Amino acid sequence: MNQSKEQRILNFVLQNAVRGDPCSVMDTIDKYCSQKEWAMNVGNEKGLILDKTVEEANPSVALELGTYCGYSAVRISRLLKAGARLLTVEFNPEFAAIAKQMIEFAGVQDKVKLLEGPSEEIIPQLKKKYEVDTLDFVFLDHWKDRYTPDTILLQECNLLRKGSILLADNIIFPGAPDFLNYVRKSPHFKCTNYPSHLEYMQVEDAMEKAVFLG
Ligand SMILES: CNc1ncnc2c1ncn2[C@@H]1O[C@H](/C=C/CNC(=O)c2cc(-c3ccc(F)cc3)cc(O)c2O)[C@@H](O)[C@H]1O
Ligand SMILES: [Mg+2]
Repeated sequence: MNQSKEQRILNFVLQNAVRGDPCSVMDTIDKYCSQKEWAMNVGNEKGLILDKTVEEANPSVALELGTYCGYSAVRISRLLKAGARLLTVEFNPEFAAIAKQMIEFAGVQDKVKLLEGPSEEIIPQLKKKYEVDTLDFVFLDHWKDRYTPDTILLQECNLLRKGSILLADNIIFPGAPDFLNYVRKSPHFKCTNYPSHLEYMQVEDAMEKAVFLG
């Protein structure tokens, strides 16, 4: 049975990247996806905005919604301080299996916990089952129409604190118009827009940072 694109990306990393070197894994994925097969990794241009926002947050506990192949999980976790952790949520078992191998190859498995299942089920379990108090940083990169309901759910579950930083990918393309409306109109968020480009393309895109004000 022929391989999936995601399996081909993982194989290319296993054969060409340096084991235990997160930057090498990121660069190898970016090389494959810009030269051979496009894939929806956040990529290196928006990845730099992600890096800066993670460094600003300096999180003890970070959450990612939509692991996919694990590119941004590797990208985020490589910046985490000792003892800090990233919880990343993925409901597609095939993608979760790929991401698990990607995370282990990069050597960041001790900082990353991959939670398999839908975000709407996992978010309400974070406090009791995953011993989360509040989240310092959240990266939203899953289905675009789920950004808003999950942001509301995070608040309802008391998982945000004054200063929690949300960063959302794909604000322009494919777009998350209801999320943009929601956070920009809400008195509980201070928003900043970061214009950029769609991964591996010359198409406009942007990221939106939304800091929870309590
Ligand atoms: C809803 N709850 C959920 N809980 C857990 N995992 C979830 C999930 N929703 C989606 N997922 C997973 O996240 C991932 C989905 C990401 C959705 N992302 C996009 O659609 C996307 C799409 C593009 C894109 C851009 C241009 C274009 F022509 C076509 C696509 C670019 C991006 O950067 C994107 O992030 C998958 O791995 C999916 O299985
Ligand atoms: Mg994206």
